[in-house]
Amino acid sequence: MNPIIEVKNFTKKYGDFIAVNNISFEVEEGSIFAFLGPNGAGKSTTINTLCTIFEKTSGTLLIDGKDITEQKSEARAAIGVVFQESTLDVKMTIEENLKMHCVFYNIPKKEVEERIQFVLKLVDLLDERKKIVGALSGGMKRRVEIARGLIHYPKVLFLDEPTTGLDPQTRAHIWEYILKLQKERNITIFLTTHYMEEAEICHKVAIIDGGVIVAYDTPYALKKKHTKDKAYITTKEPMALENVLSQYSLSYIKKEGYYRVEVEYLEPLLEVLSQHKEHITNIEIKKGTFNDVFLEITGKTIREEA
Ligand SMILES: Nc1ncnc2c1ncn2[C@@H]1O[C@H](COP(=O)(O)OP(=O)(O)OP(=O)(O)O)[C@@H](O)[C@H]1O
Repeated sequence: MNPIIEVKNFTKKYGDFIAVNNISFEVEEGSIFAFLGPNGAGKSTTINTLCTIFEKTSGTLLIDGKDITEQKSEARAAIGVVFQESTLDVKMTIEENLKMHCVFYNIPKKEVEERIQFVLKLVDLLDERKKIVGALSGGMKRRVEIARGLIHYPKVLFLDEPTTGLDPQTRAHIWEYILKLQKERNITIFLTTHYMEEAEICHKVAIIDGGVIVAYDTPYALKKKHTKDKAYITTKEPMALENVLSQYSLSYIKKEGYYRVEVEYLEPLLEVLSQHKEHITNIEIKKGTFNDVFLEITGKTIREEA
């Protein structure tokens, strides 16, 4: 696979303060990459530098092989950005907003109509093009932002918390478009999110904390490494259950009314329990979550609903 984003030994200082400290990572072309971290970790600093908005202090940052400092305009041409705060002109129609963006990107006049049709089709807004942006729902506005971010046909789309503040159904729709872009158009998606279930469906995740990358892997590998599955067992014969668990070296925590057993692999535990089911009145299994991963790695929970 081909890395489309390459960050090598990137450092960013604000005065004497080191906000990002010598980080390196790559994003594969055509993948969905999640960049996570608690507040103040260095996410915005890294993204704004990659998007050529901030100047780096040191290191090498390449987008589609273009150095973001030496070849700023080529790097810019390869990226689309959707910020958390809407930057649409609410008094104009969808179409007018898109046309204005075509002017910013010097898109030849004869290509404008074709591009507007293409991007609005991607986010299912072709029939709404004449509507005033101010009258649209939050989810529709986000779709217009995504369409606008794509109008110059970038290879990488940066999405800063694309679904924050949207209701679950609209969030699911936005994800349909994100997956469509990645699958059908091979566009690389670089996103930040504080919804852990969204991070979980990305191909790769990097977690930044205190200006350094503290984890970088697939969600599956991170969950495997950093979480345990839990079984909550209820019994009417505590002594017998404790004996069984001890016999198989399964450590447990006795709680009021139930026992909690944490295991790396569920299968051996289930095997043991099935052999001794006469001692068990109820069992509930909880798989490790990506929230557990984040907590284990950073010691913090990612902030809840905005
Ligand atoms: N212009 C600035 N001058 C000085 N310090 C800054 C500046 N911008 C950011 N910082 C500091 O750099 C660190 C990283 O900030 P950054 O905004 O990159 O974090 P973040 O991970 O995006 O956080 P959040 O999730 O809160 O947006 C923080 O300690 C922040 O206070």
